[in-house]
Amino acid sequence: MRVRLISVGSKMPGWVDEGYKEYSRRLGADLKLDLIEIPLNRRSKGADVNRLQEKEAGQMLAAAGQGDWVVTMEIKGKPWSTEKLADNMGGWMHSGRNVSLMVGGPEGLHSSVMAQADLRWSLSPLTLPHPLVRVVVAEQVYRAWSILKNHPYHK
Ligand SMILES: C[S@@+](CC[C@H](N)C(=O)[O-])C[C@H]1O[C@@H](n2cnc3c(N)ncnc32)[C@H](O)[C@@H]1O
Repeated sequence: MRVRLISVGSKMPGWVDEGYKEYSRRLGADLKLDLIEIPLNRRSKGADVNRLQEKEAGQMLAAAGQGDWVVTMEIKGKPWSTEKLADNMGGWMHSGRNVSLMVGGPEGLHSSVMAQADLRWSLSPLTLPHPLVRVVVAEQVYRAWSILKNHPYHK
């Protein structure tokens, strides 16, 4: 199965890139986690932020695979345990469909992306910075995969 992590923002600090790579590279051949970065347009003074967000949202939706499960990362989404994530992941694998996980930029996800959500996943009630979200998601995807594989990483 392929999981696309479609995330607004690029040119991350080294610790973000390293953290993401650390977990994504541990996954086995049956689960490929691909990061797709959507460049954040500059929010200069007087910019029409809604229009910029709309443009980024269009790029996010275009990056999702046809027929993918669309999972939006939302503070007000459903708070899944890692076991619940593993359960969902097992279901997605059985369905034969790939997954697109959507992470918004500084203002959050545009309504056009939220409208496409099959599921909404909350990591916590805290507002996390979007660079950190991709690292936590990669670690949780790896942890959930290790549950499905009976790998000792998840204790
Ligand atoms: C800095 S946050 C955006 C904050 C924005 N004010 C909002 O309410 O969504 C950037 C993105 O990170 C993701 N994110 C941040 N905290 C999260 C959390 N606790 N659970 C899930 N996703 C989160 C969401 O996709 C969000 O659009």
